[in-house]
Amino acid sequence: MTAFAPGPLDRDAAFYVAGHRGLVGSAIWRKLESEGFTNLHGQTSGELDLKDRSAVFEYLARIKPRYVVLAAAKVGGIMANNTYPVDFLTENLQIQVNVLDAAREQNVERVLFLGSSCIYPKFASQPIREDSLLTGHLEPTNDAYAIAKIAGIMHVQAVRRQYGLPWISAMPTNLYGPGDNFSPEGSHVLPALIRRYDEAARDEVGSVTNWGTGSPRREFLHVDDMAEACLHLLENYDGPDQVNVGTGSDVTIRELAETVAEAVGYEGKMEWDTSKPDGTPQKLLDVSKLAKAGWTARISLEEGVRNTVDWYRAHQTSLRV
Ligand SMILES: NC(=O)C1=CN([C@@H]2O[C@H](COP(=O)(O)OP(=O)(O)OC[C@H]3O[C@@H](n4cnc5c(N)ncnc54)[C@H](OP(=O)(O)O)[C@@H]3O)[C@@H](O)[C@H]2O)C=CC1
Ligand SMILES: C[C@H]1O[C@H](OP(=O)(O)OP(=O)(O)OC[C@H]2O[C@@H](n3cnc4c(=O)[nH]c(N)nc43)[C@H](O)[C@@H]2O)[C@@H](O)[C@@H](O)C1=O
Repeated sequence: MTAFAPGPLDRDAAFYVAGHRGLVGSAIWRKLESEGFTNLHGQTSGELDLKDRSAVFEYLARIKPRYVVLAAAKVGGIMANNTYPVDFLTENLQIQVNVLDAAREQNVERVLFLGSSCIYPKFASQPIREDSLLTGHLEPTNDAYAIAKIAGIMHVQAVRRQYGLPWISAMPTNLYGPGDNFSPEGSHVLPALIRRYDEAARDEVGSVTNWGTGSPRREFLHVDDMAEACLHLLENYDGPDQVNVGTGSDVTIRELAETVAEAVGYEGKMEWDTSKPDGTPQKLLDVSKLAKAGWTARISLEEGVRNTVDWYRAHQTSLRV
């Protein structure tokens, strides 16, 4: 049994960020460095494959972290999730079972598990409250991924119950920012649109086609806000229920495309390929629990998109595939 005491984490204790090169993990790493953490640990998937159970156990036994954030996962947009459900289910289950079991063996004091807003029912009432989990059917384009994430929430709750460790889970809304995956087929909508509209503006293309109808509503949180929320939760929140992390407001995909087009200076036409899936009609998180814990988002969508366009333009030659 380890009691949770709110307050600053020990800046010199060993802190493992699983997935430290990804969108979220790299933002958390930057945030921790800027907050004075001196004992950070991370491994690329080439150095440590988190699907390799014995390697994961050996690594955690060696570094003996006091804190762990699990930001390593198989992640992708609507098309990747819909096309490769087996990979999204099994890789995520393996990664999280291995990391959480190894963290348990090391008696890690604080673990933050990251899920996703897609764990909630497709037709959950909006904004989506934490207690709507498991009250209805999932969105079919990402049900396999969602089931893996729901298993992760349960894993954290079970460790709390069986071993008394104050571990927690956070459910972020759609994220974006520096370090994102800009691959045209596999990425989420925001990086996909930045790349497509930036190329169209540069090449003076007259018309750009987006996926779906443009009518679904999504909420977008900048990853620097996300990193700040993660540290805030680790220092201030304890409880078995997952905490939603979002901005509390959403836009249609059409409005998002207009924001991106304006940010990159594209002035041509916008078309929609309705043979591509829309996914969930709306995903807007109720963030009152997070607000009660003392944190709210700061970066507006317009500012965040401009910041991400700048990052994209500066890193075009070294993007992830
Ligand atoms: N992006 C989003 O919109 C959202 C993300 N989330 C959640 O946030 C978390 C982080 O996502 P995000 O940063 O976007 O994802 P990324 O794809 O950007 O990063 C994932 C990281 O996981 C690592 N990883 C994947 N597989 C393995 C493996 N087998 N062994 C070791 N490392 C592995 C990768 O390491 P390497 O680079 O070394 O290969 C990569 O750095 C995930 O849990 C995701 O579900 C939740 C909601 C929305
Ligand atoms: C974070 C979240 O991410 C996924 O769910 P999603 O919210 O549906 O994510 P998305 O960003 O891929 O799409 C959002 C909307 O945007 C439309 N759209 C238009 N044009 C493009 C486009 O070019 N690319 C993409 N990807 N989408 C496009 C698209 O048709 C859809 O209506 C899941 O993986 C889920 O598991 C998950 O956790």
